[in-house]
Order: sequence, then structure tokens, then C-alpha cells
Amino acid sequence: MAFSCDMLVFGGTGDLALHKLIPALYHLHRDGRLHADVRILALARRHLAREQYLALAERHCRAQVARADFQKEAWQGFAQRLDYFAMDASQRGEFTRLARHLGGDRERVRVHYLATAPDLFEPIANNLHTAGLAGEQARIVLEKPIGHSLESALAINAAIGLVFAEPRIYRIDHYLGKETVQNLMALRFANALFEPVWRAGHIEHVQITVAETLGVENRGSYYDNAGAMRDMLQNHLLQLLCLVAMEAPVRFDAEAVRNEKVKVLEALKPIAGLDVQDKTVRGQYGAGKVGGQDVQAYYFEKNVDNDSDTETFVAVQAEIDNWRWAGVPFYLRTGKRMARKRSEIVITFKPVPHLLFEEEQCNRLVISLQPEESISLHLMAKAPGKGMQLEPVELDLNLAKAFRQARRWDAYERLLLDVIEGDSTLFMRRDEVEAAWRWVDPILKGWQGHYRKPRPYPSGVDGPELARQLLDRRGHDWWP
Ligand SMILES: NC(=O)C1=CN([C@@H]2O[C@H](COP(=O)(O)OP(=O)(O)OC[C@H]3O[C@@H](n4cnc5c(N)ncnc54)[C@H](OP(=O)(O)O)[C@@H]3O)[C@@H](O)[C@H]2O)C=CC1
Ligand SMILES: O=C1O[C@H](COP(=O)(O)O)[C@@H](O)[C@H](O)[C@H]1O
Repeated sequence: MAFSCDMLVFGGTGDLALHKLIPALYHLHRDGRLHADVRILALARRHLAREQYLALAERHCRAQVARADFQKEAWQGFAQRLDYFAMDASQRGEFTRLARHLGGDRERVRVHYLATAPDLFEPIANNLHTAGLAGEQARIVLEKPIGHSLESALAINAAIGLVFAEPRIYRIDHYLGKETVQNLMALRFANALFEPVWRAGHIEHVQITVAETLGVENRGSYYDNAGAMRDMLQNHLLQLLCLVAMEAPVRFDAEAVRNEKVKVLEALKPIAGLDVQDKTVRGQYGAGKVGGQDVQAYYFEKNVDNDSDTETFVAVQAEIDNWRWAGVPFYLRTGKRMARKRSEIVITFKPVPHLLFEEEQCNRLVISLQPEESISLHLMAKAPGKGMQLEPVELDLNLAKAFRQARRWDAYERLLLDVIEGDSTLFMRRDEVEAAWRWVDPILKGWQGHYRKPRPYPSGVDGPELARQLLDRRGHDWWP
């Protein structure tokens, strides 16, 4: 069943809206998943006529979606849903104009998607309320990062909570919309095989890597105030960690899943004071080569301070202080301008208790989120022929091949549809966001105290040398 609504995209001319949201909405339209009555209104300060915005959106959409998926006819149908409204969302008076533009149907579901910087979240929510646009049928979608620190996140959550009840707040983390991330839950909770070994007694360590080849592109002014910790680790990587480490929820619904995730975040062992230098690594990319192309150093990027101390790479050794995970290192790393784009979770099992063969290696479960979506179990097997020569082999589940559907959904498609349908299972609850900041804040403070300068690394490698040493000190290696 498709649901009707008005989808308002604040920040409609921004990078996120043009690269992700509009293409995702186009795909939903093309695949017949939007109710005929869904209207989309993009909003930003820039003065553009509707036709100009449509041309801008079409240009970006064409560039983002696969050639075979962009059909002129489908676009024309989609464009009929799409409108543009120029306004300064920090100005209360502008919302009276907006309410008039939308018309007075109070029963209509309105989804307010805030694809803007977080400092606009509170004024926009208040202005929506004053203009009568935040009634019982209204939902608000907040982009990550929610705030800049625990204090600012608490303030944003409190302010939004005065206008929107928690079930109507959708804090989006697009990693939760990725197919393989959801598959992680299927793997863990729909297969009996893994549960007995999914614990400290059998697992040596866990690695979560989100490596990008892109630099900061045209987002320098945002990124230089954020850095890899706030942009990626505080949200995407911690959400992945939660899905690996959480207990089975009693039901697959929003409250039960989020109750379990928040317990993991609350059990993260604090990293503060001198531990910050021992358990974290910050890096910043210098000039180098990525994919055969010369690229410039971070501090030469547009809108980046040329004496910037912002990290474009972070690695952390986290631990979860609970019965299941006590003593198991969870190594998290993410960075820009790394050797190749990949996001993966690697679970390394403990070695066999007694070695019989020379070549034995630990078993590994490698869950690849992108660019391929695959799950592979690395085992030891006897190589054909005389003698007991062992070699590692992979039991490989390629999800794209296993489910031969025409196209894999983008995370934003899934999540936008969930908001329209009112399902918040794959969104972050207020206490989750706050628990994540509670753990991250002392690390950020520690960096200010003793670790101001990130270590340089040349573009095109997997971060600074210190990141290798972080694991080496504990007898581990990054995979592969
Ligand atoms: N880009 C991405 O890939 C991702 C971004 N995010 C998050 O999404 C949010 C937006 O990011 P991004 O799109 O990159 O940012 P951009 O800077 O590209 O876009 C910001 C948008 O907000 C608009 N805007 C700014 N001030 C106002 C105002 N006072 N009133 C109305 N509109 C305003 C801008 O248009 P104008 O100046 O014309 O008003 C523009 O459309 C951020 O919170 C970011 O962290 C999250 C995940 C990924
Ligand atoms: O949220 C963000 O994610 C993107 C990476 O997303 P992916 O789906 O391409 O892995 C990152 O580039 C951006 O800096 C960050 O804000």
C-alpha cells in the first residue's frame, strides 16, 4: 500500500539533496512505489524559478542514476510532483508564506526532511510549529551528525522534542538503509549457526572499515568543522558496531531493536585522558595518487583552513564492557582519500586450541557492504594432491548473484519510504545518539589536549602508519 504525503526537503539545493535524495525519490517514483498524490517541495534560500530547479535536479539525477534507469518519461512524471520554494528557513516570517503555499489540509501527512546544517534544526522546528506545520500528522527527518558534541546534541534533541513527539522524529543514518547492513541482522538472527560462537570465547577481534577514495569534494566548510570522527565514526561506524554486538531483539520492531543497540553504546568502555593517545589514531591526507590521478593535500581543498587540524582519518580500538564481549577489541577505522573504496566488517575467530598443521590460520567472516555486497567465510581446507597442504578457501555468498533482481536499492530509497510509511526501525532514537556522543566526547576532548595535530598520510594509502601500529601492538593486522 502506498501512502500519500507532502515531502519538504529543506536544503533542497545542497549536495545531499541533489546527489542522494532527489535520485532516490526519482527511483521510488519510477518503480511505482510513491502514491500518486505524493508532492515534493525543495526549499533553500537561492532564488530559482521552478523550471530552473527542475533543470538543476534533472542534471544531477541523470548524473547519479545508472543510464538505463533514467527515462525521460519517468522523469517528466516525477517532475510533476516536484516544486521549489525559495525561503530563508531561519526566518520565522517566511513560514507563514510557506504554509500558504502548501494549503490548509491539516490531515495531510507532512514530512519535513532537514538536509541542512544542524544549527538550523532548532529554528526550523520552532518555525514549523509557529506556522502550524508541526501538527500530529507531521514528521521530521534529521540528518547526521546530530550536533557537534554531546552538549549540542542534547540541546538539539531537547528543542526538537518540544515540537515533535519522539515517534515522529526520524534521525537518519543512511548506513542502516544499506541492504548488507540489514543482512547482518538476518545473518545473526535468522541462522542458528553463528549464535554459539558470536562471543568473546570464540572471537579474537572485530574490524569495521569504511574507506573512501573521495576527498572532501565541495563540502570543505562543513567538513573542516566536523572531521572523520563526527562525520562518520560517531554515527555510521558506531551503528555498525551496534549491529554486530547487540543481543537479539525480542521482536523486529523499532523499540526492541533500538533498546538493544543503546545497551551496546552504553557498554562501550570510555576512552579518555592518556588512553586517547594509546587507543586512537588521527590522520590527515596529503597530496598523492588515487586511482592513478594526482590529488592535492587536504589543506589545499576549497573552504578548508590551510593550517587545518581536522582529521580525515580516524582509527579507534573500542571495547564493550559486557559479558558477551569483554576483552574483545573492536577496531574501527574510516578515512578519505584511501587506497580503494570499501566498507567491510571482519570478524576474526580465535585459533584452534591445538595446532595439527603448519599452515593454520584463524577463520574469518568478512561482511562486505560496498562496493560488492557479499558475505564470505574464510576456512582452511586441504589442497588437492599428496600430503596435508592446507590453504585458505572462501565460502562465498554474493548477494547480488543470489538475488538476481534488476537493481539494488540505494539506502536513501529504503529510508525515505520508511519515513513515508511511518516505520522508524532503521532510524536512531534520541538516547542512542546521546549515548554515542557520550562515548565520543572524551576522545574529542583528549585530542584537543594532547593530540592536536593529525598524522599526515599520502592520499592513496590506508591511513597513517600509526594505524597499523595500533593493531600490531596487540598482535593483530588490518584485513586484508
Ligand atoms: N552531502 C552528503 O553526502 C551528506 C550530508 N549529510 C548531512 O546533510 C546535511 C546537509 O549536507 P549537504 O547537503 O552536504 O550541505 P550543503 O552545504 O551542500 O547544503 C546545505 C543546503 O542548505 C541550504 N541552506 C543553508 N542555509 C539555509 C537557510 N538559512 N534557509 C534555507 N536553506 C538553507 C543551502 O542552500 P542555500 O545556501 O541556497 O540556502 C543548501 O541547499 C548536513 O547536516 C550533513 O552533515 C549527511 C550524510 C551525507
Ligand atoms: O555520511 C556520510 O557518508 C558519506 C559516505 O557514504 P557512502 O554511502 O558513500 O559510504 C561520506 O562521504 C560523507 O562524508 C558523510 O557525511
